[in-house]
Amino acid sequence: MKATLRIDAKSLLGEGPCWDGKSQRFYWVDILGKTVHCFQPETETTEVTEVGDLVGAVVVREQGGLLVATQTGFYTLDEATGEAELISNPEPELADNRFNDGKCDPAGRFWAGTMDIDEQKPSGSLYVLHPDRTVEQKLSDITISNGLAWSSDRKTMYYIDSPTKQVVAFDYELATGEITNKRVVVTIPEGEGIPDGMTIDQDDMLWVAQWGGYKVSRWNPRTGERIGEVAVPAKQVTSCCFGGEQLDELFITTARRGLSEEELQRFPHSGGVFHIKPGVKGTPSYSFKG
Ligand SMILES: O=C(O)[C@H](O)[C@@H](O)[C@H](O)[C@H](O)CO
Ligand SMILES: [Zn+2]
Repeated sequence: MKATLRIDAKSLLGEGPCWDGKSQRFYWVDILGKTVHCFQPETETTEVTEVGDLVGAVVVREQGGLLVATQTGFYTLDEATGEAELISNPEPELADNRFNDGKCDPAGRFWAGTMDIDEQKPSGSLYVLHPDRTVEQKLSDITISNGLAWSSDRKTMYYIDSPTKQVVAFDYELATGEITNKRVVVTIPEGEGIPDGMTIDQDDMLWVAQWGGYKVSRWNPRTGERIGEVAVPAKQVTSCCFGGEQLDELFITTARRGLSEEELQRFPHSGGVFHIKPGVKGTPSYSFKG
């Protein structure tokens, strides 16, 4: 299977894809470009909102508007005006950290993790922002906080700290957001880059983007086996999510960062959004209930 170019965005560090089923729009961020992007398939147009801060993730709020996680905390964002309002900054003392990937869980909480901007120290944490706007630190000693996904029975949460090259699972409690009983379910083989963002399909299989690996792979978290691959004509594959009216289209974000002149020439659409109809349906992106 091969993905094709959908949006020639040339993002420096495209990330945090999210499909809004209500408006049938596709959102993603360019972390280093400090922008939030909204693509409308109907009109083939993209609206860009300047955030003015390194922005790791964007999700839609149930009541309207957006929620972003940036270098300086959680903010609501008004797409029309670009106005951002601080909700909370859980790491005011960690100036070298920024928020990276984030996503809402099926209960409408927002999970997002931080990382050292230079990717050296395990100074990151995974946080959850509850709809009542309280923040909880869930994990610490994280190096590059990345992919998140929840199983269809809402009893398991999957998570990636990229340099570990592993996807781990936790028992997850829908009512409280409690996570316990960490175990490794997938290991990315040597020479295939590192796992970055991920999503989960209707069969509870994980789709994991491989940074430096030119692909997204489909994994069975119960056996640890790879059961499919989507080749992407870009080296730095950052994340993916399902979208489209039927949730049968996989959107894949990529980056231009860290590529040589020669690699950019060979893969000129690096930083674009790619897509494929992989023949399996996905799960919806959840919105924030606060
Ligand atoms: O895509 C992301 O999640 C990060 O923002 C990136 O910075 C990469 O993961 C990292 O650079 C890999 O080394
Ligand atoms: Zn990522």
